[in-house]
Amino acid sequence: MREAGLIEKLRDLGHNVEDRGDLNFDVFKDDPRNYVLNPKAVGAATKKVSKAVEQAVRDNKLTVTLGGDHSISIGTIHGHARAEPNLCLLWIDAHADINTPLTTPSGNIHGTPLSFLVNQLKDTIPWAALPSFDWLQPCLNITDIAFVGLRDLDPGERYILQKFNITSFSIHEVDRFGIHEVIARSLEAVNPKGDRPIHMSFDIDSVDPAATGATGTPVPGGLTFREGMFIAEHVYRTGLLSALDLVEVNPEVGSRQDKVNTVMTAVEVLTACLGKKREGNLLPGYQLPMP
Ligand SMILES: NC(=[NH2+])NCCC[C@H](N)C(=O)O
Ligand SMILES: [Mn+2]
Repeated sequence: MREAGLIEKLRDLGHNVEDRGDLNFDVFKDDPRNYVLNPKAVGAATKKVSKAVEQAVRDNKLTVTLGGDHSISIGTIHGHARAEPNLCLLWIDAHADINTPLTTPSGNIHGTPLSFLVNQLKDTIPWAALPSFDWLQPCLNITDIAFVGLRDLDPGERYILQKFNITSFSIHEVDRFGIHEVIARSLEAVNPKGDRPIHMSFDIDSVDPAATGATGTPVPGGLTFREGMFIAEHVYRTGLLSALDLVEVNPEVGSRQDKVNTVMTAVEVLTACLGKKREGNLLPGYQLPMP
């Protein structure tokens, strides 16, 4: 995404962009599956992410985190919530990523991040068996989350969404109501007075694999590129976006064309979240050239 010119494009929009660079994550040799895969590595990595995002938000920055595995959102949301405890969350994804370590069929932590963060699921997490997450405090009420784009849920996830009556718009509702209605109702549910900072976690696999083949767990029948862009533009217009994750871009999978399309989609969504308009942006001070 950097190589595709993301930072220059954001600067062209008038943003004062500070690239805080990559975080370096340690690999742990002795990291056997313990309910989940790679608990030590992910626990340590997400702790670093949390600290970095907390600091960036405290420095008054709209904070963008690029990934990579969606488990990073354990850290981004935790860090954001430390600085902005009143945040609400838009989770744009094919998956709900709210498996608990005991419901995950795969063991992949990227399918579980929300279960670690949600107050109401605190007692379902085997914390004592996962000491690498001992730094983490659940920080989110389940009613503070709205899901958009869902189309691949595991049984435990379906149960959790139903039990807590979570705001969620699957791709079925997107087809039924249209994307404008869906995103407006999502915001109305989690941010009715428009006074809460928004965290948007945008998984590139929410968008159809036609445009996003370079991702680990593609699911057919996703949001169109245009629906993804509409979400981004609509959220920008609220003026409340405080932190943004753009995740699950993996240029190592798929064809060369998949890689190009996926990175392009990610960069377009990111720039739209930060003010690029498809109708065109008026440059400040623009004057018509005269003959
Ligand atoms: N962020 C993602 N791509 N998540 C995919 C999760 C897939 C599946 N539900 C699992 O828990 O393993
Ligand atoms: Mn995800």
